[in-house]
Amino acid sequence: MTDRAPSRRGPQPPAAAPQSDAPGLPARRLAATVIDEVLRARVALDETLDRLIPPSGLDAADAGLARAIAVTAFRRLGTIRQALDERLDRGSPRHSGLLEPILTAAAAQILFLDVPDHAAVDLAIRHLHEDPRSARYAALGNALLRRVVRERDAILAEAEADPFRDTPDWLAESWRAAYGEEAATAIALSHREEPPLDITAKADPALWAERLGGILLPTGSIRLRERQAIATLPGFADGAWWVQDAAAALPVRLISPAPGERVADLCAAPGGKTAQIAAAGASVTALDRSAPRLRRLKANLQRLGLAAEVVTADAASWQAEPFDAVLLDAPCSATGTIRRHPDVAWTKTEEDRDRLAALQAKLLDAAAGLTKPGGRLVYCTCSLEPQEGEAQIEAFLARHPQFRRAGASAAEIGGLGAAIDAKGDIRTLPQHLPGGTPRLSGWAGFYASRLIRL
Ligand SMILES: C[S@@+](CC[C@H](N)C(=O)[O-])C[C@H]1O[C@@H](n2cnc3c(N)ncnc32)[C@H](O)[C@@H]1O
Repeated sequence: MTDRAPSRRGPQPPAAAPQSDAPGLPARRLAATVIDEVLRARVALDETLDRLIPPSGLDAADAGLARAIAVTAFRRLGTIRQALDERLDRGSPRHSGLLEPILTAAAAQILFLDVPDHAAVDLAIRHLHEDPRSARYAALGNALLRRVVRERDAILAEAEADPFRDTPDWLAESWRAAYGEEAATAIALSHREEPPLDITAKADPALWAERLGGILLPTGSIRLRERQAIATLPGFADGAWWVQDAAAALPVRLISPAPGERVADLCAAPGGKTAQIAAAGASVTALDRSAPRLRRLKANLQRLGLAAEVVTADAASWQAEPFDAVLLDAPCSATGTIRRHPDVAWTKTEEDRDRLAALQAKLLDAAAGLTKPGGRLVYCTCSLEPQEGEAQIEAFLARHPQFRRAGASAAEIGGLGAAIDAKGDIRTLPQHLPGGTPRLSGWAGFYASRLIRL
């Protein structure tokens, strides 16, 4: 090698080892790549997995392992990062390629998954050797991961004693301010558990609960007892039901669409709420600005045998004859879905929340103009942040005196009065709806408010 100044991106990497064909390594390679992409590009974990798994050629078992490693890494990222950082005497090296995601994936396996320690460590070291920028850190990685194995009990005990270890500070502070210390702690702890799987039946939920061996929730959703391959369950191919978090099914209950009514669903894709409105017999216009997401909506409605007028447009500027009811399920930081999408905690920022809150205000103003006198406007977000919920509606009512709030009653949501706040809006928290075991408990954090145009 000739003498050259180090590149601006750091020292020149040594030659990487050729790719090994060790069993189990392809799943780890994919998991580390996914973790790296999600953190660097701040793209959704599910989308990244769906994009990268098919071309990887992994079989179902390896794809499942890659998914489990990546999801667990994000669910426990605070614990994993602290465990690694505290054991790196000189801090995390810069310009180290895939070092961080490879170590994160390995620590997720060692600390939280039922994987032999030697497989987690050895495959991570092979992977480090393959990556030109991290190969030089293979010995460091090896020593570090072996320490994590040895000190696992202490790491887990420390994490257990610190409910907010897997929650970024800005979110912990936001939840403390909005809900108090006890509720904020319960929110943070609920995110450590896998969420339940809920479905909405097109009709006759009691019958479908029985057929699927699920639990009929008071709100009418069905909670499945086991994790199962959805597409193989009775009723899926026939379009009898769709997957929808029980809390996400509440906003349409506030609309209570009647047969023959015209209802606009302004941020509709992928169509869970459109399907509820159509199943109630209303004539629904499903609008979204994302054409790819609307393709998913159309496919979902087709499977369910439900109809909607589908419009690709920006809801902020779309014009139409005013509707009997308008649903605005606005784009938001989605912090109410962290239990189902743990990457959200690490990819969304306060700046995102504020930018989205400004967009929500604009969309609400447009939705107001699409609601006819006497009509209902239901606004909802899957966010735990008051800026995207309670504060948004307070500001809207101040800007639009021709609207008044029509609070929800417990009877409208299966008697669950605890999910209705003092003003009559729906505010669900992830720790509501206890179900015996963590897997059968909780729902997404949602906010929904019903307004009437005078
Ligand atoms: C929370 S998701 C909607 C989920 C959907 N209502 C359901 O229940 O399946 C928000 C949606 O808003 C759409 N969106 C964001 N900005 C928009 C805009 N300016 N106009 C229309 N749709 C928009 C996004 O493409 C996304 O599909």
